[in-house]
Amino acid sequence: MTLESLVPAASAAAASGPEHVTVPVAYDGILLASFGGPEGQDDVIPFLRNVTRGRGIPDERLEEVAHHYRAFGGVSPINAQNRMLKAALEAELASRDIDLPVLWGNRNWDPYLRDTLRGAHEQGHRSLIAIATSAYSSYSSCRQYREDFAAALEETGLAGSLTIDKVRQFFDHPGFVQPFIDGVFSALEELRQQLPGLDVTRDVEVLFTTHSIPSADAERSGPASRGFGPEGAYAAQHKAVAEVVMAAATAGADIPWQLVYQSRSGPPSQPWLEPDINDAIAELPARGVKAVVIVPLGFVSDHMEVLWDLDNEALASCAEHGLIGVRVPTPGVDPAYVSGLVDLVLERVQGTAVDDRPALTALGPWYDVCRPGCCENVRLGFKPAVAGIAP
Ligand SMILES: CC1=C(CCC(=O)O)c2cc3nc(cc4[nH]c(cc5[nH]c(cc1n2)c(C)c5CCC(=O)O)c(CCC(=O)O)c4C)C(CCC(=O)O)=C3C
Ligand SMILES: [Fe+2]
Repeated sequence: MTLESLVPAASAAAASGPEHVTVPVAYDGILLASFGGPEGQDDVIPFLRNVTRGRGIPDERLEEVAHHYRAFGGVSPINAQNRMLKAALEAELASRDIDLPVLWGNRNWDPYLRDTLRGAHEQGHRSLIAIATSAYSSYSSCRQYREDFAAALEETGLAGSLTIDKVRQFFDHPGFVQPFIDGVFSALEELRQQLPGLDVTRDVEVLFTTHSIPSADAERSGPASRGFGPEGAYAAQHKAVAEVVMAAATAGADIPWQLVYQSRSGPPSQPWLEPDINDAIAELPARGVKAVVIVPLGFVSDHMEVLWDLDNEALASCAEHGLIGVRVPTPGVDPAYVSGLVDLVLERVQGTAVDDRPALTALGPWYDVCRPGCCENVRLGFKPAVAGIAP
């Protein structure tokens, strides 16, 4: 496929544009945008200062949250994951004859978004389509990326000469969901082999886990015309995807499951989404549960939250309560996920009609252009953002 035949369009996020962009757009590069993480002990505190910028948290407090990174030699797994994802995307694009380079930039660590954008513009890029490594709607997983794109364009003086659009939140895209279906299926097989006579409808509980967020952020996740209830689009999207995974992976067996949360931070006085995964695990033995399948539904790859908060803490909670625990893999560079991300770019390059876009839940396909008020943060206040309609 060649991209030359396509008309160069103005930014798909044109101020009054529709929520789905169904005209072809001649993007000239893919921006793989991620969180970033430290790569050695000396990086840890500067990285945490970046993450918590503007919130006035003293270094002594940061050292307290640094211990996960310290235990891994100061190295987050996230950058290695993104290097692998970039290479996998490049291979997938090449195999489909799609001539779009993948440029990687992070919000909180090198390579920083601003440097990636500066380099992209110097190389002649003018119109990028971003893939953020984050599947759901919330301030941290959607709007903060869009704000940081706007800030990086402003900082580099490139606002107006480089546009950044963003693929839709992909929580219910088959490429993202399939690895979880495969993972739950395999985990149940593994438990059946490990525990002969296991009755999965009685002895097993599936815990879908995601990053907790402040309840105030959850309530304001998704578009301003919300209607998703007090936990917002964030929880609604996770629950809808969990239902799809259960239906597909269990062949109709009625296995109990719930959505739980992990990695809470912030002051105890501030309400965050609950229950915490460890509290949920502690309740299970009283109900006769023997084994737990932990599904990291909120994570696209093996972040520190997966390696520490799940593989270390949550599996230890299982052991403490006499439960067998199995953790399902994250999508990582699963071929279904990688090819799904390329499909998400192509639907924008081709201007695919909404009805032809794959979505496994009734909530999708999600918006290409964020609605006014989408995923606002009431604590941090209004900041300009790309790829959305201003209020
Ligand atoms: C929803 C969500 C995602 C998923 C979406 C996405 O992927 O973007 C995510 C990802 C990540 N969060 C990460 C790390 C951190 N998050 C922090 C703080 C926070 N995260 C929050 C939410 C989320 N975070 C929130 C509401 C806060 C409190 C700040 C506030 O009050 O607004 C802090 C500060 C220390 C602390 O507070 O614990 C750190 C170090 C890493 C890197 C991990 C690695 O190195 O592998 C990744 C991928
Ligand atoms: Fe976080």
